[in-house]
Amino acid sequence: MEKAFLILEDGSVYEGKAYGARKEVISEIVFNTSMTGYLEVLTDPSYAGQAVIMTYPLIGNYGICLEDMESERAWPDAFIAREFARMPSNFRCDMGIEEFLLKYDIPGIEGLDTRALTKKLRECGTMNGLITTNENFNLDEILPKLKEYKPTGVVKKVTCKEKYELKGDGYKVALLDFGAKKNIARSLNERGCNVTVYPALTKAEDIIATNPDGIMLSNGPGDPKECVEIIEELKKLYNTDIPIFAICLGHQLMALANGADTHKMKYGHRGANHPVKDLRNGRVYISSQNHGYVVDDEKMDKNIAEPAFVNVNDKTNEGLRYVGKNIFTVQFHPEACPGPKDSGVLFDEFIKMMEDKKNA
Ligand SMILES: NC(=O)CC[C@H](N)C(=O)O
Repeated sequence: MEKAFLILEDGSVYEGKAYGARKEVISEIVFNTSMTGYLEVLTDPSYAGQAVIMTYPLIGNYGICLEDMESERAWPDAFIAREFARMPSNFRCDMGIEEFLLKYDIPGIEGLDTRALTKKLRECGTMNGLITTNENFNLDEILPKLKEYKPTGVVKKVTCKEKYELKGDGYKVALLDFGAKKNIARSLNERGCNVTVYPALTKAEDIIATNPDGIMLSNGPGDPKECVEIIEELKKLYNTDIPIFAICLGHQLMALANGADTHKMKYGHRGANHPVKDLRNGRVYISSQNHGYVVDDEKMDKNIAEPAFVNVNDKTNEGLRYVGKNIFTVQFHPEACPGPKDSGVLFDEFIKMMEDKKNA
Protein backbone atom coordinates (compact mmCIF):
# COMPACT_ATOMS: atom_id res chain seq x y z
CA MET A 1 0.00 0.00 0.00
CA GLU A 2 1.31 3.38 -0.98
CA LYS A 3 1.73 5.88 1.86
CA ALA A 4 -0.13 9.18 1.82
CA PHE A 5 0.25 12.20 4.09
CA LEU A 6 -1.94 14.97 5.33
CA ILE A 7 0.17 17.94 6.40
CA LEU A 8 -1.61 20.69 8.30
CA GLU A 9 -0.83 24.38 8.39
CA ASP A 10 0.46 24.08 11.98
CA GLY A 11 3.13 21.61 10.85
CA SER A 12 1.47 18.42 12.12
CA VAL A 13 1.72 15.41 9.81
CA TYR A 14 -0.74 12.49 9.64
CA GLU A 15 0.30 9.37 7.80
CA GLY A 16 -2.16 7.07 6.10
CA LYS A 17 -2.60 5.07 2.92
CA ALA A 18 -3.31 6.46 -0.52
CA TYR A 19 -6.77 5.73 -1.89
CA GLY A 20 -8.53 6.95 -5.04
CA ALA A 21 -6.59 9.33 -7.30
CA ARG A 22 -2.88 9.96 -6.77
CA LYS A 23 -2.69 13.71 -6.83
CA GLU A 24 -1.14 16.40 -4.63
CA VAL A 25 -3.59 19.08 -3.45
CA ILE A 26 -3.71 22.00 -1.06
CA SER A 27 -7.14 22.55 0.44
CA GLU A 28 -9.11 23.73 3.43
CA ILE A 29 -9.53 20.70 5.70
CA VAL A 30 -12.98 20.31 7.24
CA PHE A 31 -14.74 17.47 9.03
CA ASN A 32 -18.24 16.07 8.62
CA THR A 33 -19.86 14.01 11.39
CA SER A 34 -22.60 12.31 9.30
CA MET A 35 -22.63 8.53 9.74
CA THR A 36 -24.10 7.97 6.28
CA GLY A 37 -24.71 10.11 3.21
CA TYR A 38 -21.11 10.19 1.99
CA LEU A 39 -22.26 10.36 -1.65
CA GLU A 40 -24.43 13.39 -0.92
CA VAL A 41 -21.46 14.97 0.86
CA LEU A 42 -19.16 14.23 -2.08
CA THR A 43 -21.60 15.74 -4.59
CA ASP A 44 -22.63 18.81 -2.54
CA PRO A 45 -21.12 21.76 -4.49
CA SER A 46 -20.66 23.69 -1.21
CA TYR A 47 -17.54 21.55 -0.61
CA ALA A 48 -15.71 22.98 -3.64
CA GLY A 49 -12.30 24.22 -2.45
CA GLN A 50 -12.33 21.97 0.63
CA ALA A 51 -11.12 18.50 1.58
CA VAL A 52 -13.51 16.51 3.76
CA ILE A 53 -12.67 14.21 6.66
CA MET A 54 -15.51 11.86 7.59
CA THR A 55 -15.47 11.25 11.36
CA TYR A 56 -17.52 8.06 11.06
CA PRO A 57 -14.87 5.30 10.87
CA LEU A 58 -16.14 3.17 7.98
CA ILE A 59 -17.21 4.88 4.79
CA GLY A 60 -18.52 3.27 1.62
CA ASN A 61 -20.49 0.31 3.03
CA TYR A 62 -23.46 0.73 0.72
CA GLY A 63 -21.40 1.84 -2.27
CA ILE A 64 -22.34 4.59 -4.69
CA CYS A 65 -25.89 4.90 -6.08
CA LEU A 66 -25.48 7.39 -8.92
CA GLU A 67 -29.17 8.30 -8.75
CA ASP A 68 -28.55 9.87 -5.33
CA MET A 69 -25.96 12.39 -6.52
CA GLU A 70 -26.72 15.93 -5.38
CA SER A 71 -25.11 17.52 -8.46
CA GLU A 72 -23.45 16.46 -11.71
CA ARG A 73 -20.09 15.56 -10.18
CA ALA A 74 -18.02 15.22 -7.00
CA TRP A 75 -16.50 18.47 -5.66
CA PRO A 76 -14.15 18.10 -2.68
CA ASP A 77 -10.41 18.39 -3.35
CA ALA A 78 -9.82 15.24 -1.28
CA PHE A 79 -11.73 12.73 0.83
CA ILE A 80 -10.40 11.26 4.08
CA ALA A 81 -11.71 8.42 6.26
CA ARG A 82 -10.46 5.93 8.84
CA GLU A 83 -11.35 3.07 6.51
CA PHE A 84 -13.03 2.78 3.11
CA ALA A 85 -15.21 -0.28 2.44
CA ARG A 86 -13.77 -2.72 -0.12
CA MET A 87 -16.94 -4.75 -0.57
CA PRO A 88 -20.01 -2.51 -0.70
CA SER A 89 -23.31 -4.29 -0.34
CA ASN A 90 -26.51 -2.77 -1.65
CA PHE A 91 -28.88 -3.79 -4.46
CA ARG A 92 -28.81 -0.21 -5.78
CA CYS A 93 -25.02 0.05 -5.78
CA ASP A 94 -23.52 1.18 -9.12
CA MET A 95 -19.86 1.20 -8.07
CA GLY A 96 -17.54 1.26 -5.07
CA ILE A 97 -16.26 4.47 -3.55
CA GLU A 98 -12.72 4.12 -4.94
CA GLU A 99 -13.98 3.88 -8.51
CA PHE A 100 -16.07 6.98 -7.88
CA LEU A 101 -13.12 8.96 -6.47
CA LEU A 102 -11.01 7.90 -9.44
CA LYS A 103 -13.75 8.93 -11.87
CA TYR A 104 -13.57 12.51 -10.56
CA ASP A 105 -9.81 12.48 -9.95
CA ILE A 106 -10.18 12.94 -6.20
CA PRO A 107 -7.36 11.74 -3.94
CA GLY A 108 -8.28 9.95 -0.74
CA ILE A 109 -6.42 8.94 2.40
CA GLU A 110 -7.43 6.19 4.77
CA GLY A 111 -5.85 4.58 7.80
CA LEU A 112 -5.05 7.74 9.68
CA ASP A 113 -6.47 8.66 13.08
CA THR A 114 -9.52 10.69 12.08
CA ARG A 115 -10.56 11.12 15.72
CA ALA A 116 -7.27 12.76 16.67
CA LEU A 117 -7.48 14.86 13.52
CA THR A 118 -11.01 16.02 14.29
CA LYS A 119 -10.06 16.89 17.87
CA LYS A 120 -7.18 18.92 16.50
CA LEU A 121 -9.44 20.87 14.14
CA ARG A 122 -11.96 21.45 16.93
CA GLU A 123 -9.25 22.79 19.21
CA CYS A 124 -7.23 24.81 16.71
CA GLY A 125 -10.01 25.62 14.19
CA THR A 126 -10.26 24.81 10.50
CA MET A 127 -6.82 24.65 8.88
CA ASN A 128 -5.45 24.31 5.40
CA GLY A 129 -3.56 21.18 4.51
CA LEU A 130 -1.58 19.39 1.84
CA ILE A 131 -2.47 15.88 0.71
CA THR A 132 0.46 14.11 -0.90
CA THR A 133 2.01 10.72 -1.54
CA ASN A 134 5.48 12.25 -1.67
CA GLU A 135 7.43 10.99 1.35
CA ASN A 136 10.22 13.53 0.86
CA PHE A 137 8.17 16.59 1.60
CA ASN A 138 9.83 19.73 2.88
CA LEU A 139 7.84 21.47 5.62
CA ASP A 140 9.73 24.76 5.20
CA GLU A 141 8.50 24.98 1.62
CA ILE A 142 4.99 23.71 2.24
CA LEU A 143 3.86 25.60 5.35
CA PRO A 144 3.98 29.16 3.89
CA LYS A 145 1.94 27.91 0.90
CA LEU A 146 -0.63 26.38 3.22
CA LYS A 147 -1.04 29.60 5.20
CA GLU A 148 -1.70 31.50 1.98
CA TYR A 149 -4.40 29.25 0.53
CA LYS A 150 -8.01 30.45 0.35
CA PRO A 151 -10.72 28.93 -1.84
CA THR A 152 -11.76 31.72 -4.27
CA GLY A 153 -14.02 31.97 -7.30
CA VAL A 154 -15.79 28.78 -6.24
CA VAL A 155 -19.41 29.88 -6.86
CA LYS A 156 -18.54 30.64 -10.49
CA LYS A 157 -16.96 27.21 -10.75
CA VAL A 158 -19.99 25.26 -9.50
CA THR A 159 -23.03 27.18 -10.81
CA CYS A 160 -24.94 25.92 -13.88
CA LYS A 161 -23.83 27.41 -17.19
CA GLU A 162 -27.32 27.73 -18.70
CA LYS A 163 -30.73 28.04 -17.13
CA TYR A 164 -32.95 24.94 -17.09
CA GLU A 165 -36.42 24.03 -16.01
CA LEU A 166 -38.20 21.36 -13.95
CA LYS A 167 -41.79 21.37 -15.19
CA GLY A 168 -44.68 21.58 -12.77
CA ASP A 169 -48.28 22.86 -12.75
CA GLY A 170 -47.98 24.83 -9.52
CA TYR A 171 -46.18 28.00 -8.49
CA LYS A 172 -43.47 29.39 -10.71
CA VAL A 173 -40.21 29.50 -8.76
CA ALA A 174 -36.91 31.04 -9.91
CA LEU A 175 -34.02 29.21 -8.22
CA LEU A 176 -30.68 31.00 -8.18
CA ASP A 177 -27.99 28.34 -8.36
CA PHE A 178 -24.95 29.33 -6.28
CA GLY A 179 -23.99 25.63 -6.11
CA ALA A 180 -27.43 24.17 -5.49
CA LYS A 181 -27.96 20.66 -4.23
CA LYS A 182 -30.46 18.89 -6.48
CA ASN A 183 -32.84 18.19 -3.66
CA ILE A 184 -33.71 21.88 -3.35
CA ALA A 185 -35.24 21.99 -6.85
CA ARG A 186 -36.69 18.50 -6.30
CA SER A 187 -38.32 19.49 -2.98
CA LEU A 188 -40.08 22.38 -4.75
CA ASN A 189 -40.94 20.33 -7.82
CA GLU A 190 -42.43 17.55 -5.66
CA ARG A 191 -44.74 20.21 -4.24
CA GLY A 192 -45.90 21.00 -7.79
CA CYS A 193 -43.67 24.00 -8.46
CA ASN A 194 -42.38 24.78 -11.91
CA VAL A 195 -38.73 25.48 -11.10
CA THR A 196 -36.41 27.45 -13.39
CA VAL A 197 -32.81 27.19 -12.26
CA TYR A 198 -30.65 30.23 -13.12
CA PRO A 199 -26.86 30.68 -13.18
CA ALA A 200 -25.56 32.53 -10.10
CA LEU A 201 -24.71 35.73 -11.98
CA THR A 202 -28.15 36.23 -13.57
CA LYS A 203 -29.29 39.85 -13.28
CA ALA A 204 -32.18 40.56 -10.92
CA GLU A 205 -34.04 42.36 -13.75
CA ASP A 206 -34.00 39.20 -15.88
CA ILE A 207 -35.57 37.21 -13.06
CA ILE A 208 -38.15 39.85 -12.15
CA ALA A 209 -39.13 40.13 -15.84
CA THR A 210 -40.30 36.49 -15.82
CA ASN A 211 -42.79 37.37 -13.06
CA PRO A 212 -42.07 34.41 -10.75
CA ASP A 213 -44.36 33.56 -7.81
CA GLY A 214 -41.32 33.03 -5.63
CA ILE A 215 -37.53 33.13 -5.62
CA MET A 216 -35.31 30.51 -4.02
CA LEU A 217 -31.65 31.23 -3.19
CA SER A 218 -29.47 28.15 -2.92
CA ASN A 219 -26.54 26.92 -0.87
CA GLY A 220 -23.02 27.29 -2.28
CA PRO A 221 -19.28 27.20 -1.56
CA GLY A 222 -16.78 29.75 -0.29
CA ASP A 223 -16.74 33.00 1.66
CA PRO A 224 -20.07 34.81 1.22
CA LYS A 225 -18.34 38.22 1.27
CA GLU A 226 -16.56 37.29 -1.93
CA CYS A 227 -19.87 37.28 -3.85
CA VAL A 228 -20.09 41.06 -4.29
CA GLU A 229 -21.86 41.04 -7.66
CA ILE A 230 -24.53 38.62 -6.44
CA ILE A 231 -25.11 40.68 -3.28
CA GLU A 232 -25.87 43.71 -5.47
CA GLU A 233 -28.52 41.74 -7.39
CA LEU A 234 -30.07 40.48 -4.14
CA LYS A 235 -30.58 44.07 -2.99
CA LYS A 236 -32.81 44.55 -6.04
CA LEU A 237 -34.72 41.31 -5.37
CA TYR A 238 -35.25 42.41 -1.75
CA ASN A 239 -36.92 45.57 -3.01
CA THR A 240 -39.64 43.64 -4.88
CA ASP A 241 -42.55 42.01 -3.07
CA ILE A 242 -41.81 38.54 -4.48
CA PRO A 243 -41.64 35.87 -1.72
CA ILE A 244 -38.07 34.69 -1.15
CA PHE A 245 -36.75 31.62 0.65
CA ALA A 246 -33.00 31.08 1.00
CA ILE A 247 -30.74 28.29 2.24
CA CYS A 248 -27.20 28.52 3.63
CA LEU A 249 -25.07 30.66 1.25
CA GLY A 250 -28.32 32.24 -0.03
CA HIS A 251 -29.20 33.14 3.57
CA GLN A 252 -25.77 34.67 4.18
CA LEU A 253 -25.87 36.67 0.93
CA MET A 254 -29.35 38.08 1.62
CA ALA A 255 -28.12 39.16 5.07
CA LEU A 256 -25.05 40.83 3.56
CA ALA A 257 -27.30 42.57 1.01
CA ASN A 258 -29.14 44.09 3.99
CA GLY A 259 -26.23 45.46 5.94
CA ALA A 260 -25.43 42.45 8.12
CA ASP A 261 -21.97 41.00 8.60
CA THR A 262 -20.71 37.40 8.40
CA HIS A 263 -17.64 35.79 9.95
CA LYS A 264 -15.79 32.52 9.66
CA MET A 265 -16.60 30.08 12.45
CA LYS A 266 -13.86 28.27 14.32
CA TYR A 267 -14.57 24.91 12.70
CA GLY A 268 -18.07 25.23 11.23
CA HIS A 269 -21.06 22.92 11.32
CA ARG A 270 -20.94 19.88 9.05
CA GLY A 271 -23.11 16.90 9.86
CA ALA A 272 -26.61 15.54 10.09
CA ASN A 273 -27.59 16.07 13.73
CA HIS A 274 -27.44 19.80 14.48
CA PRO A 275 -30.34 20.96 16.67
CA VAL A 276 -31.90 24.27 15.60
CA LYS A 277 -34.67 26.02 17.50
CA ASP A 278 -37.55 27.80 15.77
CA LEU A 279 -37.86 31.00 17.83
CA ARG A 280 -41.56 31.44 17.03
CA ASN A 281 -42.68 28.31 18.86
CA GLY A 282 -39.65 26.83 20.61
CA ARG A 283 -39.77 23.76 18.40
CA VAL A 284 -36.41 22.08 17.75
CA TYR A 285 -35.53 20.47 14.43
CA ILE A 286 -32.59 18.14 13.97
CA SER A 287 -30.95 19.52 10.85
CA SER A 288 -28.44 18.73 8.18
CA GLN A 289 -25.65 21.32 8.02
CA ASN A 290 -22.61 22.29 6.03
CA HIS A 291 -21.26 25.75 6.61
CA GLY A 292 -18.10 27.47 7.78
CA TYR A 293 -19.41 31.05 7.88
CA VAL A 294 -22.27 32.52 9.89
CA VAL A 295 -24.34 35.71 10.01
CA ASP A 296 -23.65 38.00 13.01
CA ASP A 297 -27.25 38.51 13.99
CA GLU A 298 -26.47 40.97 16.81
CA LYS A 299 -25.19 43.39 14.19
CA MET A 300 -28.28 42.97 11.99
CA ASP A 301 -30.73 45.90 12.16
CA LYS A 302 -33.79 44.44 13.96
CA ASN A 303 -36.04 46.69 11.88
CA ILE A 304 -34.86 44.81 8.79
CA ALA A 305 -34.65 41.20 9.98
CA GLU A 306 -35.17 39.21 13.15
CA PRO A 307 -33.52 35.95 14.18
CA ALA A 308 -35.85 33.08 13.24
CA PHE A 309 -33.75 30.09 14.27
CA VAL A 310 -30.85 29.58 16.66
CA ASN A 311 -28.35 26.72 16.94
CA VAL A 312 -29.02 24.95 20.25
CA ASN A 313 -25.38 23.85 20.66
CA ASP A 314 -23.51 27.12 20.19
CA LYS A 315 -26.30 29.74 19.95
CA THR A 316 -25.20 30.94 16.51
CA ASN A 317 -27.77 32.29 14.07
CA GLU A 318 -29.62 29.68 12.00
CA GLY A 319 -32.15 31.84 10.18
CA LEU A 320 -33.76 35.23 9.69
CA ARG A 321 -37.25 36.61 9.01
CA TYR A 322 -37.35 39.92 7.21
CA VAL A 323 -39.65 42.47 8.80
CA GLY A 324 -42.60 43.51 6.61
CA LYS A 325 -41.37 41.26 3.80
CA ASN A 326 -42.24 37.82 2.46
CA ILE A 327 -38.66 36.72 3.02
CA PHE A 328 -37.24 34.07 5.32
CA THR A 329 -33.84 32.45 5.16
CA VAL A 330 -32.14 29.53 6.94
CA GLN A 331 -28.54 28.55 7.58
CA PHE A 332 -29.27 24.81 7.75
CA HIS A 333 -30.52 22.44 5.04
CA PRO A 334 -34.28 21.70 4.96
CA GLU A 335 -33.59 19.74 1.74
CA ALA A 336 -31.56 17.25 3.85
CA CYS A 337 -29.60 14.83 1.62
CA PRO A 338 -27.79 13.73 3.66
CA GLY A 339 -29.58 13.98 6.95
CA PRO A 340 -32.94 14.30 8.63
CA LYS A 341 -35.99 15.60 6.81
CA ASP A 342 -37.48 17.27 9.93
CA SER A 343 -37.34 20.78 8.52
CA GLY A 344 -38.70 19.89 5.05
CA VAL A 345 -41.91 21.60 6.22
CA LEU A 346 -40.17 24.90 5.54
CA PHE A 347 -40.71 24.28 1.82
CA ASP A 348 -44.45 24.05 2.61
CA GLU A 349 -44.16 27.35 4.43
CA PHE A 350 -42.61 28.89 1.32
CA ILE A 351 -45.48 27.51 -0.81
CA LYS A 352 -47.95 29.01 1.68
CA MET A 353 -46.18 32.34 1.40
CA MET A 354 -46.58 32.29 -2.39
CA GLU A 355 -50.24 31.26 -2.00
CA ASP A 356 -51.01 34.09 0.46
CA LYS A 357 -49.31 36.59 -1.80
CA LYS A 358 -51.34 35.40 -4.79
CA ASN A 359 -54.62 35.56 -2.85
CA ALA A 360 -53.88 38.93 -1.30
N1 LIG B 1 -23.67 25.01 2.32
C1 LIG B 1 -23.48 26.30 2.12
O1 LIG B 1 -24.23 26.97 1.41
C2 LIG B 1 -22.24 26.91 2.73
C3 LIG B 1 -22.20 28.39 2.72
C4 LIG B 1 -20.80 28.96 2.90
N2 LIG B 1 -19.95 28.54 1.83
C5 LIG B 1 -20.24 28.53 4.24
O2 LIG B 1 -19.37 27.70 4.31
O3 LIG B 1 -20.66 29.00 5.26
